[in-house]
Amino acid sequence: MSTLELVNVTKAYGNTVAVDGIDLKIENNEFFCIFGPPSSGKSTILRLFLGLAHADSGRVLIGGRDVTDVPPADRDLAMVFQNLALFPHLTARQNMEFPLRERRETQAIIDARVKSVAEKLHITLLLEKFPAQLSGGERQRVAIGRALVRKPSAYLMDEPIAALDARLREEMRVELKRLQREVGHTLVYVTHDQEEAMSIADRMAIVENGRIAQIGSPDEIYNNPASRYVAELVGSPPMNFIEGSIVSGRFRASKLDLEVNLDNGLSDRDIVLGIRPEDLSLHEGGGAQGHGSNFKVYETEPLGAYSIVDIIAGDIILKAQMRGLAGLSLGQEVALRIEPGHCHAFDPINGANLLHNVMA
Ligand SMILES: Nc1ncnc2c1ncn2[C@@H]1O[C@H](COP(=O)(O)OP(=O)(O)OP(=O)(O)O)[C@@H](O)[C@H]1O
Repeated sequence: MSTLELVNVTKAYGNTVAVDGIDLKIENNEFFCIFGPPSSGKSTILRLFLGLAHADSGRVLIGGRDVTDVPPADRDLAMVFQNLALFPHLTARQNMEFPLRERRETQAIIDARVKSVAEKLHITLLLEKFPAQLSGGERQRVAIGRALVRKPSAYLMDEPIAALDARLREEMRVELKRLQREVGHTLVYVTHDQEEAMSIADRMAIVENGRIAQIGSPDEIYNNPASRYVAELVGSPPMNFIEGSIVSGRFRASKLDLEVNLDNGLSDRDIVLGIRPEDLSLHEGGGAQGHGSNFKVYETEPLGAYSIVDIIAGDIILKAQMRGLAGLSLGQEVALRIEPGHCHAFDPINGANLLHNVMA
């Protein structure tokens, strides 16, 4: 039930700057995801909060208290790692009791906490089993339960469900979200899975080479990405990018027969146009109804409720997402329609979103 804060923190390992002057404030009781590609610095941010890494410069605050030089054991945080380490010789119940026994809680408190957390995680019937008798998913629930029995300032989780299969991961993330709401604690969650971060977070930070590329709600990040880097990382299939320039309010692609009347106030310049697959629509036959008439269907991927259709012109492939079965055949000519209001414009050099609205 605490805020967690990094104030201008830098941490390097030799020549590698893992965290580069980060300012980050995680609010009380929020479900906060730290998301980014491998080696971007996500785990180092958690380790700085935990005290397992010491900041080279800057301050670390928990609940407003400066803990930069406070040892890990005195920071009152509970941690769940990807590689769960249950004690093999203890039952699930004994594993969950462990952190409370360490804190010399009374048996009555231990019993009550384990009972309540086991019920929330639906593991009551597993409590007398040993880790070797549990499935991977069950073991992970016990590991999460062991963190939840305590009532620390905040819970920190580093890819806690990455090792589970896809179906179980989906189930677990819904449960984690529900649990966090019920328990009402600050939860910091590191993941490299954009869908997981988008579905679970109240707010998220996108990390880029040891820096924060953007902080916001999943909705803000998806609809108003600060840069091409962020736009590329969230959303599946990813956003399409088309190089070109703006001339008198019209976008003209440089390597495609494609024009869009953007009318977004940008003056004449080179840009990279960004358009999400769901904002592209395809129409049979070429011709005047679309913005570009020389596309052909290259690949279709029917996924039940929707289909992904790859279209090609020259050596440029764009992805469109359509409801249901696309009803298009390979090689067929299609016209492309782009909703100008859904277009993003990025700087070709530094990737900044030229239309980015800074949210309050
Ligand atoms: N103990 C360490 N010693 C040396 N270099 C380290 C250490 N810990 C992290 N690094 C380096 O710091 C950078 C950031 O690592 P970090 O583990 O924070 O990234 P990450 O985003 O969590 O990556 P992943 O998703 O792969 O776990 C990487 O280049 C990594 O090699």
